[in-house]
Formats: sequence, structure tokens, C-alpha cells
Amino acid sequence: MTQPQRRSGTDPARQAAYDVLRAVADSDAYANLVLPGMLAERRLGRRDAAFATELAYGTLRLRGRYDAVLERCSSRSLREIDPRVLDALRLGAHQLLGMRVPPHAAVGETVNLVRGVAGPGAATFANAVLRSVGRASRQEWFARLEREIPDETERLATIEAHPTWIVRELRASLAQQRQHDGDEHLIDQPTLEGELRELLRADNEAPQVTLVARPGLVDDRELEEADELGRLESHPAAPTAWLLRSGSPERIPALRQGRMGVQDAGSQLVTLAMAGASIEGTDDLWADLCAGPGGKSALLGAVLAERAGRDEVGAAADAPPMLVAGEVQPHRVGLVRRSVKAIPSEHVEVVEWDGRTLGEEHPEHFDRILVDAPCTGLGALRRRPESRWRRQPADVPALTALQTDLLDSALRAVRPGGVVGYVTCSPHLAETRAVVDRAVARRDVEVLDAVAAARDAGARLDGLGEGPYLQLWPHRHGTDAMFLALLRRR
Ligand SMILES: C[S@@+](CC[C@H](N)C(=O)[O-])C[C@H]1O[C@@H](n2cnc3c(N)ncnc32)[C@H](O)[C@@H]1O
Repeated sequence: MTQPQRRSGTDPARQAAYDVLRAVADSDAYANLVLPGMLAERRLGRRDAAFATELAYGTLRLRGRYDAVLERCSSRSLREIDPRVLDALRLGAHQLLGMRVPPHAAVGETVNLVRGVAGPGAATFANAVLRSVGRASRQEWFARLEREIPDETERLATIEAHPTWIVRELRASLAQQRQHDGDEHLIDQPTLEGELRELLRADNEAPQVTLVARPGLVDDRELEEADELGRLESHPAAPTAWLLRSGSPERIPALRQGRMGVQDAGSQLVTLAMAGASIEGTDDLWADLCAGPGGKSALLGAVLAERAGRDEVGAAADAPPMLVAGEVQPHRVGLVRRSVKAIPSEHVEVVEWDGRTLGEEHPEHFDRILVDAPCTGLGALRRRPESRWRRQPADVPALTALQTDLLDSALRAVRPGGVVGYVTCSPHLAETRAVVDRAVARRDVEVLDAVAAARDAGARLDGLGEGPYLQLWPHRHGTDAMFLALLRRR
């Protein structure tokens, strides 16, 4: 349990936001895992909980922007400031420049917080810094940063609060996408830099909760009931996807029972497109190579079970159609079991495995395999507030090596005529096209059109480009930046 440090007079919402920032800095915690428990444990009311969430997540996302501002207001370099004080200053800067908090409250409450953690001298320092931050509006700060940062990429990165290396990678991937855009998207297309800015801004918006209604497990009446609890709105990315406009997902019974779930609409689309991609021959044995925590397994299992019931697929075979969901980390195997609890057990088996050896151990065995590979997560930055600052360019080579091994293993484990779907929640070219292009060069595979498969799966989206690979974008599609390649083994 995260106990608040002793402090006098700090309001509980700001205290919770501050403790989240400290947990992220000191224990490498994930804010979106720590905060909900903390809010429940401390029994914050709805308004305080919403304020604490916006304050903590907003500050973490926009840290780079606020650091640039604080640096210009402080007599000391940021490196010389006590990290406990610096985190409080960041919270103060977000209240002043990113939220509608009256300046006297933003400064006063933050100074109070600093006094509690670091004493009166630090409080005087914090007061001077934050008064200086508050002397200019957000727009005035943007104008100043525009003037003072000469390098174009660094300027954009600072103002839109992303590390520079990530801005470079996203620009390269967007440029590649634009080469593959069909005529439809070329009309009214902003410049590459304009579109890049839209993407970075989309990363800085809190995403809306998206639900999945797992096929065959939820009927219209239940969707209507869920609608009464939380105002559902159909998401154009996938027929199973629903935006939850209000309320909390836990109130929906079908969600508690695992027949619905919380899942990005893009994740749903790539899963449905992979499940529907055209295959030759039998279609009874599927694998999810990297299943934890199990969102895609649950959707695949539901599709498989529904299809089995409807078409009596596999009725003549010895065993019912089956999804084998495998994961290497034991505790995540447990999460997969929980995710698939509503799928009829004869259609799903959850196992612990190292996906890299599946091809060697079970060559030409499966009809369909999903490889949802571990990746940098650069396509899901809006969901994980602090992750952009944690990731390093040096992470990429080890990940691409693992991705290459996993895809290679899947292509050996799938039978000729069967399909492998390669998915990442990153648009980084080294993790997406480069991994797939290498596999295509080495193995006898046919590249299927993933954009067409996405449309066949029910996507009602513009700006998908020409294929054969599918790349989704938060600013274009309201989804995470998921990538999908579909490979059919010859
Ligand atoms: C992107 S996540 C998968 C998300 C999942 N498909 C879902 O939708 O919930 C990648 C997963 O691969 C797992 N993983 C990493 N290396 C692996 C390996 N060698 N074999 C199998 N799984 C692995 C990670 O532990 C992580 O749970």
C-alpha cells in the first residue's frame, strides 16, 4: 500500500497526484496501475478523484514541456533541484498552464506541499519559481519556447512534450504512411509537420474508455442495459467496439463477467482482421503466441467459439475448434486465464510457453497464429502517461530481435496455407515493416492485404491508406497506433 508522506494541510487530491508522481520516480511504478488503488484506498469522492487523475496523468504526460518552462523560471538547473520538490513544481506548472485552477490556489497549494516534504527554504524557492511560471499564459509560454528553441524537432518535441527521438521515429513512420495513402486521404491532407503535430497532440489527450462486446457472449438487450448505465456509442473502428461516454465500466454486469471488456478499438480491429483473413483449408486450431494479459485472446476465443456454434466448424473433427493462448511470464498467464473466463472452456486453453520455441516444437501445426509482439508501445502513449519518458532508443534493438524470433517461430508453427497476424502497438518502422520485410525475404509467404481484411472485418474508417500493411493512428482513427501485417504461408 502506498502511504502518503506526512504533510500538513495538503488537500487529498493533490496529495494523491503527488504520491503517484513519487511512486513513478522512485519505484518505477505505472501511474495507471497505482492511482486507481490509491483513490479507492483513500476514499476520494468523485470530483477529487477526477481532479487527482487529471493532475497526475496530465503532469506525467506533459513533463517535458513543464521542465522547459521551469528551467526558465528557476535560479538553479533542474538537475540541482531536490527531485521531491521538482515533482511538486511540475504539478504546480500543470495546474497553472494545463488546468483551470485559479493561480493563487495552484501556487499556494503547491508551496504548502513543498513545505511539508522539504521545509520552509524549499517552499520559498517553489513560491518564487511558480510565481514566475504564472506570469505568462500557456500561449505566451508556447510563443517563448517557439522563439528560443532553434532546432525544429526539439522545438516541436518540447512544446508537445515528447522525447526528441520519439518525435523523429513518429515522423518517419507517418512519412512512410503518407506514401501509401490512397487518393481519398490526399484531399485536404495537412503537411507532414502539421499532421505530426496532430499526432503528438492526440497522444496528450486522455483517451475515452472503449469497451469490447465479445461476439456471441453479449446480446442486444445487454448492450441496451449497458447503454443506460454509461451511454455507449459505437466506435467506427470495429463492430465490437463501444465508447463509454459516462460512468465506470465496473458497473456493467457483462463486463464483470468477462463477456465484455475494456479494450482499445484498434486492438479489436487488428484481432478481428486477423481472425477473418482468408485461409486455405481447415480453420480449427488457433494460437495466440504472446497472450498476456489476454484482451486479444478473449476476443479471438469468442470469435472462434461463436463460429464453431454457428457453422459447426470442426464438427467432423475429433476435437472442438480451439485457441491455445500462450504467455511467457507466469503471472501474466494468470491474467490471461481471468480474461478468457467467459469463453467456453472447450474452445480455449491457456499455457505458459516461450513463443520463440513453438515453431521448433510444433512445426506446421496451427491454422492461425496471432503474434502480438512485445514492443516499445509508442502507439499507446496516450494510455500510459509516463511511458514516453521511460523508453529509450537503446530499447529498440533487443525488442526487434525478439519480435523477429517470435515471428519466425510463428511462421514455422503455422501450416502451409495458414495465416500469421503480426501486430504491434507501435508504429516504429524498425518494429513493424522492417521485422515483417525480413521475414518475407527469408520465408515462403504471401503478404495478404491487411487494409482489405480490416474493411472486411467491419472497419468504417477513412485514412487507412493502401496496404498491404495496416497502420492505425490516434489522430486519424481515434485508436492506438496499432500495426498489422497478415502473412499466409505457402
Ligand atoms: C503486447 S503484449 C500482448 C498483449 C496481449 N495480446 C493482449 O491483447 O492482451 C506482449 C506479451 O508478450 C509476452 N512475451 C514476451 N516475450 C515472450 C515470449 N518469448 N513468448 C511468449 N510471450 C512473450 C509479454 O510478457 C507480454 O505479455
